[in-house]
Amino acid sequence: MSGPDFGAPAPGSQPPSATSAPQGAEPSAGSLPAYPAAAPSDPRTAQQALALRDLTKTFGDKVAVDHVNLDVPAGSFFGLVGPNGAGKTTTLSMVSGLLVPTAGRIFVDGVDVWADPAAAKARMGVLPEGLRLFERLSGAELLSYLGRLRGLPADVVNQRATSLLDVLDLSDAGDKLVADYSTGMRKKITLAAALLHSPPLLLLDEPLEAVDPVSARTIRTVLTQYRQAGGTVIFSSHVMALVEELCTHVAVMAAGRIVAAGELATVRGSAASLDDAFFHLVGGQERHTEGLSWLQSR
Ligand SMILES: Nc1ncnc2c1ncn2[C@@H]1O[C@H](COP(=O)(O)OP(=O)(O)OP(=O)(O)O)[C@@H](O)[C@H]1O
Repeated sequence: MSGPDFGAPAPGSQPPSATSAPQGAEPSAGSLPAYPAAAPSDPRTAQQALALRDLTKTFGDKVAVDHVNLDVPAGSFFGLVGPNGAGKTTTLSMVSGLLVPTAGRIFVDGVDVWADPAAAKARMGVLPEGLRLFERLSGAELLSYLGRLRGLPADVVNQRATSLLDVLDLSDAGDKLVADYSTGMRKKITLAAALLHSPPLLLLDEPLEAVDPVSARTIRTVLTQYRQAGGTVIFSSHVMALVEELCTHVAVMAAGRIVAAGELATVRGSAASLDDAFFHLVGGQERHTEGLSWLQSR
């Protein structure tokens, strides 16, 4: 198996540093650390792969993302977690340029996403929720098209596409139409497209959902290698064990707000696991299941 060529280290890559992310959040529960109240750092420095400032999105009366401030250190593996409907996808969609913010600013590698979208998008690879692909292209054609669209020379695209298809176990499906791909295969070909131009930042919405365990292991290795080469990975997930395994940093969202963010160990605090910390931070409650007693009546 040949490894993907991630090219030169990402511009502005730095070792992870403490994440400051001031926010008027509710106090954290129990023995967990209080949410950091540091002053916002300069969003244009090279130390921040991503900086959000007062980022807000409303849909009618619904405030999906509520004045979010967040700094993602360059070189970090950053997990974005939160209950269903917390605002993770809405946040990532605004960062990737798919959704117009109602208010606030977003800086990728110091570039204002909505002031200079082309420059910002050149710095990102995106695996969005609700994948929309060119269904009538084969996987290989899709990568070739997207690589050329990114301005890469044809021979570089071909070489990288071949490596990525091989590593992600899609070589045999390279000539198959994307329309005929399974859910997991679609996720993998989109991840390949996100990696193709070796961007300094990867934004991945639930990257391992629907991916088989062998491919999931490969993707974890690829992402770890990418980060070791200087890249920054931001991904949303509901799988706390995965976040604990991979992430250097984590942000917990609830009801459109960041309720905790920072280095993984700091956010976990004295809780036994990130899962326990998450439960307390988002005000989780055990559900009473007596009403389902009919399930045992057979
Ligand atoms: N296009 C839309 N129109 C109206 N409301 C929306 C729209 N998109 C998202 N929302 C609402 O915004 C809130 C945040 O949704 P979002 O998809 O960002 O949450 P999430 O944290 O990604 O959830 P999940 O973990 O379930 O994927 C939800 O209440 C959702 O119903």
